[in-house]
Amino acid sequence: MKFSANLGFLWTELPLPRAIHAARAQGFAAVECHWPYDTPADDVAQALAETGLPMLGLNTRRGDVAAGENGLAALPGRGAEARAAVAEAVSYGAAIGARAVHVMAGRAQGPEAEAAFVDTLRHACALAAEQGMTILIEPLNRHDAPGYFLRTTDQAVAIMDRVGADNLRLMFDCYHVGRTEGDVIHRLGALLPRIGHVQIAAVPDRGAPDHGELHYPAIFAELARLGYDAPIGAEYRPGGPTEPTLGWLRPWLPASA
Ligand SMILES: O=C(O)[C@@H](O)C(=O)CO
Ligand SMILES: [Mg+2]
Repeated sequence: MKFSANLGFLWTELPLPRAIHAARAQGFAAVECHWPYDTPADDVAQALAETGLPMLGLNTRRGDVAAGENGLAALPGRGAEARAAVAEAVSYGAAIGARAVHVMAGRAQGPEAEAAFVDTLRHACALAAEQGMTILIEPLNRHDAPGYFLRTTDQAVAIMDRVGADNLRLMFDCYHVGRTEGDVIHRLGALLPRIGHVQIAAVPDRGAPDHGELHYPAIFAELARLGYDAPIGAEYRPGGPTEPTLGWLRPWLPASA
C-alpha cells in the first residue's frame, strides 16, 4: 500500500510547501489538499518538484463558509459561481500538476439541486478533460456535513451515470461510508470501477486509522486483493503534531525509510 498525506488535516500548522516536505520526510508517496488557494501555485509546484511527490487532488471553494456553505455545485441559482469555483480549481490544479479536482456539492436537497449538480459536473468534466484531470465527487456523512447534497455511494453512482463523463469518479472516503453506510469492504469491491480515490480515518472519531470501528489492515488487504495500487489518502485529524500519530504508516514503508 502507498499513502497520500491529506494536508487539509495533517501538518496544518505548517505553510503548505513545508507540509509537503514534512509528508515526504515521513515516507508518504503523495499529497493531497483541500483549499490551497491562499498559497501561490508556484510555491506549491516548487515543493512538489523538490520532493518528487504528486499532488493527487484539491477541492473547489465552498462559497460563504461563515454562512454555513459547504460547496456550490448543487445549489440552484448559483451555477455561475459554481463554474467559477471549478475554473479556479482546474486552473490551480493544472499549475501544480494535480491529478483531480473534488467538486463540492454544497447543502441542498431535491430534484433542482440534482439538476444543478449534474449541470456543473458536466461542465467541470469537460474543463478537467482538457487538462487530463479527473473530477471527483464525495458523499459526506450527515454528522460532519449536515444538509450536504451528496450523502451515499448509491446516490453518487446515480449522479455519475446521469453525467456520463469518463473522467468523473467517486471519492470513496472510508470514514464517511463507515459513519453512515457501513459495509465498507463489500462496497469497495462493488464500486471499484467507479472509484477515483480512497481516503481513510478512524470511525467514529476521525483520528488516525489505527483504532475504532474500521479494521484498516483488513481494508488494506482487500484493496490489495482487488489490485488497487493508487496512494490512499490519510485524511484524519491528528489532534496535535502529526508525527506521533504515524505509527500505522510504518509497516508500509520500505525498510530504509
Ligand atoms: O472528507 C472530507 O471532508 C474531505 O475529503 C473533503 O474534501 C470535504 O471537506
Ligand atoms: Mg474525504
